Amino acid sequence: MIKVGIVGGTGYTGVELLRILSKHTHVEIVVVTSRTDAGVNVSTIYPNLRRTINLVFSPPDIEILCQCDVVFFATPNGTAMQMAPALLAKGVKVIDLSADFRLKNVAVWEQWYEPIHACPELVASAVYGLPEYHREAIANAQLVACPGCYPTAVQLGFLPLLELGLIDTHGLIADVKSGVSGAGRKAELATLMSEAGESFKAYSVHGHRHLPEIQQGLELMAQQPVELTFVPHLTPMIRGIHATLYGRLTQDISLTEVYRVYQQRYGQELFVDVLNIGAHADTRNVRGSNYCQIALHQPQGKNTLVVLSVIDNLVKGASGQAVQAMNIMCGFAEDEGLQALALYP
Ligand SMILES: NC(=O)C1=CN([C@@H]2O[C@H](COP(=O)(O)OP(=O)(O)OC[C@H]3O[C@@H](n4cnc5c(N)ncnc54)[C@H](OP(=O)(O)O)[C@@H]3O)[C@@H](O)[C@H]2O)C=CC1
Ligand SMILES: CC(=O)N[C@@H](CCC(=O)OP(=O)(O)O)C(=O)O
Repeated sequence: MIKVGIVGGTGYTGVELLRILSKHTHVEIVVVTSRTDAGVNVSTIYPNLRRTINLVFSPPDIEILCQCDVVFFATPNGTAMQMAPALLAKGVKVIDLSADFRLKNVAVWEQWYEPIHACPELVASAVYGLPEYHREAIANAQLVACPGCYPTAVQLGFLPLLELGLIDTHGLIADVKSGVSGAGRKAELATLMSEAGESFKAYSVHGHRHLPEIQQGLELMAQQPVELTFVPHLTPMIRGIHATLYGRLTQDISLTEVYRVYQQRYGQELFVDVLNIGAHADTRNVRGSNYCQIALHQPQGKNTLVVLSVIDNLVKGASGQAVQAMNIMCGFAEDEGLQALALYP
């Protein structure tokens, strides 16, 4: 058994970590933090965890967290970078769900996030936690930066094409829709039911902070510069990311051949499921599960390929992927605690 701590246990990704880890056979959750709800029983705030988690939220305290083998940060951007150095110095493995360690270029991070990064010296050693691309590095990492929800769906969708140079890296398009839980649990005007319900909108069209993260990942896969247009949208659903990805094929190959490429690339992957040609990926089919489902289309047989990639933003897009990384780091079965199937309907 390993001892696990969660900083930010009252947020949506925090409670999702609690739900997943409560069924993990090698994990004992020893500390879960909240500043606002310190002293309150977890199941008082989250009755769905009654009879499963018997813990009280405590304030984030480095001394206590240092007693853990693994600490997850399910906190807003800018928090993990303040606390991670002390934990890492004590040999604790840190898995950060925020963006603090995702971007390799600190100047770019400071352009999109906060004016000054608190520990730029740690950025180079952080491993980007996308198991399907960085599995070996994750296994040896002490600090993992979990990918954002949009970046997970987009990178998994484009990966097989970019690795083999099958798609023109100029003019890639990622048209992506998210459920409102992607914005977290904090009260916000834009996520009120009367604002987000029965409506649908694009936002941050001029530039979203996931753009540099996605671009960094795609360029690594392609080994060349990538030109990407990324437009996020808010949909009136709670969970789910649906990415519609467009790119022009560089070779005259059939959809069947592209399908074989995806099958080959993801055939051994536990959590990437390539659907039959012509299928439509549906966020409903991954809701609550750690799966990414991918569907391939070539409308009217033209040169443009359309890839549909769906995940649950709170599972494969956040807490599930974080547990997947922990399993790899600790030598557990990669799907331990992650076997839950999607809820239907
Ligand atoms: N929601 C999603 O779909 C996804 C989220 N992420 C990322 O995961 C992280 C968490 O997101 P989410 O769960 O949605 O966020 P929430 O806003 O729902 O929760 C944030 C949590 O962090 C705690 N917290 C806030 N500030 C601090 C602080 N300074 N020190 C310690 N704890 C703090 C809060 O509790 P309290 O204030 O009581 O301490 C709360 O428990 C974010 O970085 C987000 O970008 C990544 C992928 C997907
Ligand atoms: C719907 C919605 O608001 N989504 C969030 C997704 C960001 C997120 O969670 O990502 P980080 O981990 O990079 O902060 C947003 O657009 O800000």
